[in-house]
Amino acid sequence: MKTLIEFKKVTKEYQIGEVPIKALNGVDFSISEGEFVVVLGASGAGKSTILNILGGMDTATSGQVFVGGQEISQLSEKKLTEYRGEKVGFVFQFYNLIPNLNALENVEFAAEVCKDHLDAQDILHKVGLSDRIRNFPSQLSGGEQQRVAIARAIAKNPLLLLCDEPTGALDYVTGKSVLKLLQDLNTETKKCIVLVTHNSAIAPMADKIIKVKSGKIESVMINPKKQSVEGIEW
Ligand SMILES: Nc1ncnc2c1ncn2[C@@H]1O[C@H](COP(=O)(O)OP(=O)(O)OP(=O)(O)O)[C@@H](O)[C@H]1O
Repeated sequence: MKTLIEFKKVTKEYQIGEVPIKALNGVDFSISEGEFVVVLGASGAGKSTILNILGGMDTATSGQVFVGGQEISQLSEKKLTEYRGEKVGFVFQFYNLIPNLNALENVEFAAEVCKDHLDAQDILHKVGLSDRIRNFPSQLSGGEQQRVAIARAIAKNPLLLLCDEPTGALDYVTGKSVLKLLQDLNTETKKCIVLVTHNSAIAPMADKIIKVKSGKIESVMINPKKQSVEGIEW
C-alpha cells in the first residue's frame, strides 16, 4: 500500500528555563494509506507531541515529516494553517463543540470552509444521529457529543483523522461504541485514522501499533489479525 505519512529523525525540544526537555528524540515511522494506527505509550511518552506535529498544530525542532507527499515540516505558517484546515480532521478527549450551535450547525460550520466537504446531514446520519441533528450540545450525552465531533472532523473530508484519547471522558460501553464507529468509518471510507491512547487493551483493533517510550519509538507492529472492537474486552 502507498505510504501516506513519514516521520524521519523527528525531534521536539521544549526549553523550560535552563533545562531543555526532549519530548521526541529521533522518531522514525511510516503509515500507509487507509491504515488504522494506534499510538500507545505511558503518560509523558510523547504521544500527543507526535499527533500535534502530524496535525500541523506544532512543529518539529528537527527532522522531516511528510504527509501525502508534502513535506509539512518545511511549510510556512500560512501553508501549515491551510494544511491543518483542509487535510486534517481532529477528535479530542473533550468534544469542543460550539454550545450555541446545534449538532447540524456545528458540523456545517467546520465543513463549509473546506473545498471538498461532505454533506453534514449525511455524515450525522452515518454516525447514528439522524434524529438529534437539531439538538444543542447541552441536550446530548457525552457519547453523542463525541459522535458530533467525529462527524465534524469527517465532514471536512480530510486526508487523515487524528484522535487524541477520544474515549477518555466516556464510560466503558459508550467508549466502545465510539471506537466501533471509528473502526467502521475506517473500513468503509478507507480514511487513515491515527488514534493516541494509553490503553494498550485496544491495540488489537488496529492495523499497526506504534509504541512510544520516553520520546522514542519502542516498537512498530503490524497486526495481521485485526479484531473488531466488539470482540475486545478491557
Ligand atoms: N508545551 C510544552 N512545554 C514543555 N514541555 C512539554 C510541552 N508539551 C509537552 N511537554 C513535555 O513533553 C513530553 C511529552 O509530552 P506529551 O504530551 O507528548 O506526552 P503524552 O504521551 O501525550 O502524555 P499524556 O498521555 O499524559 O497526554 C512530556 O515530558 C511533557 O511534559
